[in-house]
Amino acid sequence: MSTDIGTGVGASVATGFEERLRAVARDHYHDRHPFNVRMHQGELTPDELRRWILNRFHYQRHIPVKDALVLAKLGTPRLRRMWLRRIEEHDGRADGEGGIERWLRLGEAAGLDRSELLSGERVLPGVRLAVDGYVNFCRLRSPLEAVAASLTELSAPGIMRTRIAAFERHYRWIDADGLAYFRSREAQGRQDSGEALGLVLDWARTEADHERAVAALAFKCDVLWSLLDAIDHGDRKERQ
Ligand SMILES: O=C(O)c1cc(C(=O)O)c2c(n1)C(=O)C(=O)c1cc(C(=O)O)[nH]c1-2
Repeated sequence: MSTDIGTGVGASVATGFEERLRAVARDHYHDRHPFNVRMHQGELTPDELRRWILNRFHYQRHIPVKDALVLAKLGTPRLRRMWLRRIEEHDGRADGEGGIERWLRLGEAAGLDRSELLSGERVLPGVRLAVDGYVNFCRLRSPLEAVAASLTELSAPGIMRTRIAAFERHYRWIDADGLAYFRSREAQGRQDSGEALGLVLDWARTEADHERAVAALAFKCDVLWSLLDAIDHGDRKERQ
């Protein structure tokens, strides 16, 4: 497998494969998780929403770390530039910019101190394990598997729209400016997943490649699901 963008020869056998990828990203996505269902129906308490924001920050801040590991596996300037854009979207080009900053502002809009988010002290053990699992998967596996794992983002624009509508309707105590992260992710998720899908369809030439890519995407769905399981379960200390 070359990690350059190829001629698209693989595309001739890709249709069934692409449908399989799209089916996994749709049917196993975390929009169906009970915690997200409750979020979208407006049933979360302020404490539950703050717990989600705080723990999801642990995921957000590790996305550029995993993307740097993926970038290091890519063999051409063109591919590295493509992946570098992802890191810049999260980290920004200067202090005070980028997705991580926008997530910190979401936390502040919900009444969390940025120092509390940045300390990471209250991150739940299950969330740490899920995030470690994803970062290490991308560290250790092939470029095909690492890029295929990001294809959960095929479903991300949809969940962003649902989430923005839910926040505007049910959680008005969070200032609308705090939703900037979700608004920016709708277009970014579409671009990210479009590029990643092109690479996966191009690189996966054999049945074995197809199986590995589908398994990688299923694993990533499990990561997002486990993360929400941990958040849904909550903090031992909170329940004592
Ligand atoms: O809030 C969400 O539901 C959600 C889901 C996903 C996803 O589907 O993997 C990502 C994000 N958000 C996100 O904000 C993000 O930056 C992101 C990067 C990636 C990735 O795997 O590279 N997924 C996601």
